[in-house]
Amino acid sequence: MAKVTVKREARLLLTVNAIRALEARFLPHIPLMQRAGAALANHLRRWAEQGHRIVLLCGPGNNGGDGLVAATRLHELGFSVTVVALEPSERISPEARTAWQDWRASGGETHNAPPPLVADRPPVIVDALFGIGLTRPITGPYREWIHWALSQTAIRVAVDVPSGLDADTGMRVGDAVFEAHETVTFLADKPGLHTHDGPDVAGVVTVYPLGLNDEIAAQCSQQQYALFANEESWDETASSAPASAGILLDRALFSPWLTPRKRNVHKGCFGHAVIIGGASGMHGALHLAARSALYLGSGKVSAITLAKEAPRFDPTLPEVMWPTALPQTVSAIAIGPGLGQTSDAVRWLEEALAVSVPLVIDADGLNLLAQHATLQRAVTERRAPTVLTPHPGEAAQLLQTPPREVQKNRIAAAVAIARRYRCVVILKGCGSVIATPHGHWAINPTGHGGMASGGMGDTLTGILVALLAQGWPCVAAAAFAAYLHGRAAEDAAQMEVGPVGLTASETAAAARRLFNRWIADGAPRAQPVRPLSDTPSFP
Ligand SMILES: NC(=O)C1=CN([C@@H]2O[C@H](COP(=O)(O)OP(=O)(O)OC[C@H]3O[C@@H](n4cnc5c(N)ncnc54)[C@H](OP(=O)(O)O)[C@@H]3O)[C@@H](O)[C@H]2O)[C@@H](O)CC1
Ligand SMILES: [K+]
Repeated sequence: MAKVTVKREARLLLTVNAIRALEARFLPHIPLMQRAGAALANHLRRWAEQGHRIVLLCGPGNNGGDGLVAATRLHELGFSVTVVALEPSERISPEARTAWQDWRASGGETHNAPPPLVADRPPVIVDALFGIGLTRPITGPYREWIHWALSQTAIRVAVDVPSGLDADTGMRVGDAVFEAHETVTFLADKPGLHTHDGPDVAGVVTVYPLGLNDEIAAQCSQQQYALFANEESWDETASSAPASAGILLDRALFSPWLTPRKRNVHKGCFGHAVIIGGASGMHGALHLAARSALYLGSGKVSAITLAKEAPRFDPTLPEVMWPTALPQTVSAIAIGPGLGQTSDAVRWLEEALAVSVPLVIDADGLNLLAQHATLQRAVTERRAPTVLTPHPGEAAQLLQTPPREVQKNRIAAAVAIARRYRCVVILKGCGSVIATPHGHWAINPTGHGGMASGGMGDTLTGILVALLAQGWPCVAAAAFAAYLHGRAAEDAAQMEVGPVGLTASETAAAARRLFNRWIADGAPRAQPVRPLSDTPSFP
């Protein structure tokens, strides 16, 4: 069976509803549990071969069934396997019943509580308690087993979804959550493994499509198409709910736009990005955004500062122009970094909204938008694309809901903002969600905790407005900006710049480096021409 290893390669994210729809189509003709258990056994085998004891915690549903199928296979191969499970109820599925029968027939032993573990090597504790069928906080013995697993020195592997994690939202459900080093997931990847608490709980994710590779690949390309292709048609009535499938961002998605520059070009070919913000005491935010826009290749960058006392020239950024009014030749505008919430700020936002070029609204620009109905009307009536880049607190204001409601379902919140304001949204935070008014969405897997520092959002805004100024389509620009921003932070950390203490300025420099490297990597190379002196002489 073909194996797809993700963090970066497998890109389809299916919600529980979408997985259930697949299940209904393929069961009982395709023995999904047998395939899942076989894939899991194969995955665990390398540890068994190295002498690690395999302990499987098996739950009452089909997630437990997957664990039992794997246990049976490993046991039959002669490996030492410990199964911890309660007696199955009458209501178990036919597939799980077969898995139980096979496990018993193989002569395997079942414990009703985790046994003491004494071994030279750390055991592998496998969580096959609950998967996509989790409906409530875990209590009773299963809760105790999870706490026991967390207290052991062990390699922790979750099956399909770590128990206690919501597969759709990445929310912890209750206080018993199996924090895994890795998660082996079936059919397709799940959004909850990549946003909110998901990345911390799931660890490294490996996807086994269980032989349905073509089906999954077809759905994946449909989702990619839907995400990037509907920009032209936002006037049409949007669907009311988030799509049941999305994609996990990956560099390969952006290769159409990562092309080298021609040589016969001038600065006018790469747009003019204008950034508005930098009120008194918040000049740094504007500065960071302007610098990032320069680094990402905007032909010209202008910064409009709201601070009356600010000089009209910044010696640390001599390439940036500091006009007092919007220039005639603007290609894209970003408003918000250090903008403040004064009447002056409102006036600038009104002005920016009225210009028919791509517009990024960030930070205080979002706070103002949330407060003023006239601005909200103006944003929904814009003909040119708009990108909103809220963090969860700003998203909550835009939706007039508490921040925890946003975090409870980040995909739904991002789509709700996109629909309400008829714009593209980057909902920031762990696993940023990119959403469109049509309900299409993607999750960005890049980045790390070192990015939780002042100025990172301003850098993202600068990257994004530079891409828009250079003519990137809006959704692609938003998705790529988020992806590149996170990868830049990862790249910096690999060079021992962070993760802790990584600054927004360093992230901008790393983004420039990566952007150019990726363009160079994708560029076709001419064959070197043999020098004339080597040319054989004719007789
Ligand atoms: N879909 C596919 O194509 C494939 C699916 N496969 C596998 O099946 C898994 C889904 O199986 P599933 O539907 O049986 O759900 P699962 O997660 O085992 O739990 C449900 C059980 O737990 C119960 N329950 C729930 N919460 C509880 C709690 N807090 N505390 C206590 N009980 C709780 C709930 O009962 P109830 O809510 O009725 O009380 C029910 O009995 C999926 O993740 C994957 O591993 C693979 O085999 C191959 C392909
Ligand atoms: K699990």
